[in-house]
Amino acid sequence: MSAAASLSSHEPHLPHGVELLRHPLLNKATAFSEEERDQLGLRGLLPPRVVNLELQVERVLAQLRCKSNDLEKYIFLSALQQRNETLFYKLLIDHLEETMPIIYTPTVGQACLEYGSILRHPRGLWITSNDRGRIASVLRNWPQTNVRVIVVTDGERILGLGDLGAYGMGIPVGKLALYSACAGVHPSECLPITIDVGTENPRFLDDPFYIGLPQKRVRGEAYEALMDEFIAATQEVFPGCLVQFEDFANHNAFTLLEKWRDRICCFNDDIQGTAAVAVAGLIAASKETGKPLTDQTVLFLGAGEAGTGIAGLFVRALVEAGMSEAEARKRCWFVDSKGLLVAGRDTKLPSHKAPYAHEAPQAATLAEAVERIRPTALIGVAGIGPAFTPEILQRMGEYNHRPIIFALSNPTSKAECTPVQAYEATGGRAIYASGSPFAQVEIGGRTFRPGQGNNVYIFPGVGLGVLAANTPTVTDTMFLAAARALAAETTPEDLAQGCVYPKLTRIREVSLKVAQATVVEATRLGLARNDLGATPEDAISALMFQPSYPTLVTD
Ligand SMILES: O=C([O-])CC(=O)C(=O)O
Ligand SMILES: [Mg+2]
Repeated sequence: MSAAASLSSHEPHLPHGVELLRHPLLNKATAFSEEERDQLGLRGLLPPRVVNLELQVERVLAQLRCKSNDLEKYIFLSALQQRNETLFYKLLIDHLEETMPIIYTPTVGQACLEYGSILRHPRGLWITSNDRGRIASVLRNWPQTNVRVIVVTDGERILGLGDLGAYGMGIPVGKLALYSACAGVHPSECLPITIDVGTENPRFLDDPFYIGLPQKRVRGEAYEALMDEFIAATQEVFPGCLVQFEDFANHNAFTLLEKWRDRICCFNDDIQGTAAVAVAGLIAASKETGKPLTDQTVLFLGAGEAGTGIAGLFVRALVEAGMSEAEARKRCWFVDSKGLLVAGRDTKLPSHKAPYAHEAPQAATLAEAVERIRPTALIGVAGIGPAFTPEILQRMGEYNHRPIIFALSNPTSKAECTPVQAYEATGGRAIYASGSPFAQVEIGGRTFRPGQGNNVYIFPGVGLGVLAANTPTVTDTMFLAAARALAAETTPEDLAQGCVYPKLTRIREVSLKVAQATVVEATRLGLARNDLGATPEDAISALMFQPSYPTLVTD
């Protein structure tokens, strides 16, 4: 939707004067024309020179580059988002490779750690365990009435950084900025929410400056009742809105998804979004190695949301390729905190792990497990930092001509290995991807461009597709379709540089393809309540928000 369209439909009353300058969706700052300054009570409130959006982008970019560190850049961009969203999104879209690592991983991780001291102007809604019985009225305090997508966290597992309680808000805020920047969902339709039920983080509980509820987490029935009320309230206040669960700890993540996935339009990004991006990476890597997907064996480090989510979607892809489900599951192996997951190892396994406890001898360490399983792909999703040692990487290189090494934990400090480590240990043969961005690498006269295997390639596009088709639910088959669409966007040039993902600079185009695949799958399933016609791509593209200034007055 264009800014002009949103203006007429969402802003029946056009504010004047200072009120207009304080309205981030309408503010143009120095780009208000002479006529607008006259007719909208702005004369004298702005410096005289009238400039255009392009020049404003150059100016804020120069200011951004002057900041002494990334956290300062984050603070600067947050302030820009707060005062002029058109300029914020234009800057993001035109300079995504430079700005995404600031508003998203890795800097957003640092921002969350220090959220209490960097927060200048609160963004999003905090809903707490004290809000039982009044959640719908809290949602009604949000100034926009046209919300179509909510990203919600309870802050218990923020990236690989653990329990950050109310400071987790940086994640929904960042994810939703990417909905608008990468897939053109209108900013006014996006609502970031943090459910604050307390924190187990001792650093915060002892800190008088902590901004969240200073209490241990509410758990059990009280937590469930709060979340039930929350979900019901989202559908009451914003009927049919998409709810993206983000960075919940394992138990709640799986429970919430199972409870709601067939009842409302929702998905869990860490389980399903990460799964799709990783499976897309495996599909593209298979093309590059010449080894079909059905010949791949994956060893995961970490058996939580991301690991078992990826395995589940990988199994689905193998089954579609003709393999039996039991056989497909045996292509997935897990190392968790107790070593290799094998049958009989645990008295009681959570249901997400149980399908992958295969009959095999124990292995205590990742290194032993690599020797035993001899996987074609090693995927790190444990959030424990550097765990793919040079020895492990060398072994992968001995067993495979082109070993697949995905170090997907975020932020950068939690990556299982760096691209340099992967390439050096394998003589440049590794097919490497990471969750957080790494610069390109020169080794032995060759340039490698490591791919960013991050769910940003998936959730904005799937979200856009789901909103465009107005589906009542989101299915795993939509994520598999999204993964295939993403893999199809990786070009031979990308692969030649060692990159299994398309360039980030193409993200809007790629998100559109992902959205289209989502819509086609929704239509196939009879879940598309909007008919987007024979060429959904054009219809979806027409819905995408482009940051530009509407003319606010007639001359
Ligand atoms: O936020 C990211 O960069 C990817 C993600 O969902 C996570 O690590 O939890
Ligand atoms: Mg996440």
